[in-house]
Amino acid sequence: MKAQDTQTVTPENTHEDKKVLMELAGLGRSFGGVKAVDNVSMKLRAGIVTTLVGPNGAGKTTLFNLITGQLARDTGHVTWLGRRIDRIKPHEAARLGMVRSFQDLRLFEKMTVDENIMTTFERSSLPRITTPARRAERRDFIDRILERTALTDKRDTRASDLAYAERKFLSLARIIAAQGRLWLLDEPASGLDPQSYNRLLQIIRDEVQTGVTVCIIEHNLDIVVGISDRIAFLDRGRLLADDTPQVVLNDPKLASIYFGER
Ligand SMILES: Nc1ncnc2c1ncn2[C@@H]1O[C@H](COP(=O)(O)OP(=O)(O)OP(=O)(O)O)[C@@H](O)[C@H]1O
Repeated sequence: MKAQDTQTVTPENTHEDKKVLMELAGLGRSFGGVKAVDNVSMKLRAGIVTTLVGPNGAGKTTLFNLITGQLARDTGHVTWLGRRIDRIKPHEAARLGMVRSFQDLRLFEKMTVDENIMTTFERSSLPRITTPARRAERRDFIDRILERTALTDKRDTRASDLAYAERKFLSLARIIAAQGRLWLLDEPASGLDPQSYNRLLQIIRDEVQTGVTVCIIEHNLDIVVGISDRIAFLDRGRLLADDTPQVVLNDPKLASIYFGER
């Protein structure tokens, strides 16, 4: 792995001054004889972007599934703002403010772009809109999301008729609409052209500015370098590093694992 830019390690960029939003303690999950996630402990701090990297099959998606309750944990626990959240279900995780994307996007294919975004409000814990003024406010909010994701002209298009990049941005638009505190994004940039992924990075940076915490599974090292405050490196279910980009990207041992040279 080669860092394209470097940063100086200072007490500030160890991020220990930031509040811990979520802590994973000894998380584990096996499938048959395979330890997909093996005793992973780490902290996600408020307003920090952590990218989760590692070879195929390292356990990245499984870790997301353990966090949000899509999968039951064999071992370990998670705390959210200092409170333990055991046996959590996906809808409960969403209610707490964890929002996630999936590699297969999970859009409502027959619904329009607008409707796909609206379902986020119906399914979330956000307050029901009852007054015309609040309805107008929400409309403005959606218009702004459509603008940021470059979907304004597609608002009445069915999800199934969108181009690949537009589908990825619709998934992101739904995440913005959910107004969560933690974004868990599973390869949001895969298959995007440079202009699209620059837009994606800008959206993430803007959200982080407002205090959102982000954890991204990513294979594209340009994106990893462009967005990460921290990088967590998983291999065969084990967390081998959780550190600044400078430290992780310049570690020759991790590079040889990442590029399959071990
Ligand atoms: N539902 C499942 N049943 C059986 N094995 C599974 C299941 N889900 C994941 N695994 C196995 O667990 C390991 C970790 O898989 P996971 O998808 O979490 O890795 P990943 O790092 O996200 O990989 P990729 O980068 O290829 O998406 C792999 O060996 C995978 O085959």
